[in-house]
Amino acid sequence: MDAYQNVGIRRRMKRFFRRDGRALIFAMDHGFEHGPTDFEEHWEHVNPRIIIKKVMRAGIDGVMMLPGLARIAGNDVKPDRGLMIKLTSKTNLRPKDDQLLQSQLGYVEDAVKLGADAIAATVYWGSPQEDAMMRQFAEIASYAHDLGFPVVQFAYPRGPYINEKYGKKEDYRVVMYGARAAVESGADMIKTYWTGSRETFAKVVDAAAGVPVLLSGGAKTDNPVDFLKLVWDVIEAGGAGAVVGRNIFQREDPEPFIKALLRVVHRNEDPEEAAKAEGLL
Ligand SMILES: O=C(COP(=O)(O)O)[C@@H](O)[C@H](O)[C@H](O)COP(=O)(O)O
Repeated sequence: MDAYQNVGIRRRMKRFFRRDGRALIFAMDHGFEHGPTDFEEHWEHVNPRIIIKKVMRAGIDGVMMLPGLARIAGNDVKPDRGLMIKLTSKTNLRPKDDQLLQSQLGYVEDAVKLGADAIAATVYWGSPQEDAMMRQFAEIASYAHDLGFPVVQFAYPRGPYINEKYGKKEDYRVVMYGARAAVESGADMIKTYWTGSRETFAKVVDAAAGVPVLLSGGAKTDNPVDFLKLVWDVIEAGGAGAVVGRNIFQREDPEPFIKALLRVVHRNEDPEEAAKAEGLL
């Protein structure tokens, strides 16, 4: 017989991933990690309850937030969608060098109390503070797994040595390394950077050895179809979907855009066709 925890982990994974094994998740930790200026383009979206209602209506599969925001808007995440609570973060207000560390700002118990379906933490692989984040992740993952919660690692290569050795943090060799390190440290889902091509992203997916790899959205593209094409490439490369923030909340009307993204992620629709079907073209 299965251990109780394994049943819990599998059931909770299904709140994010549909039968096709893919998910589109809305990210809203920007008020903390980047600052509220990220919302200035469409200021009403600084209110988590307003944007969460919109993403729910559009049919998003899950939402990722920090604990305090989940206290305000976690209840607006429908019970059949995934709620991912992230327990580590940093502000952009810290001295630059200290921004290579994500600190713990909440505990597994907090996520459980908030009704989380998955628990997330970041590791900046290659950072001078890598050791602290590895330990933090190990503690969170071990306890969360004991309680039957899947654990998500935001596996981001970052730091001076990465730049020196690979030139940029999006080099597929180092993104692949981070994804593999996430797997070997016990992650059940991985969120990471785009590597620039389907071929290289497919290698990241291979290195993850069956653990689902989600794209970390990145800055808003002016043309919505460009972002749909990026997500299409992720899917074609074997990626499991995307965790998207700015490309959603920095658009005036995020609902048709999310619906088009869902067409690409779950129906393998061509990005231009998906955009046309939702009135974006
Ligand atoms: O990982 C994050 C920040 O990464 P960053 O330090 O900006 O590279 C999160 O704040 C976001 O949740 C993540 O980037 C997804 O949001 P978008 O990138 O799609 O806005």
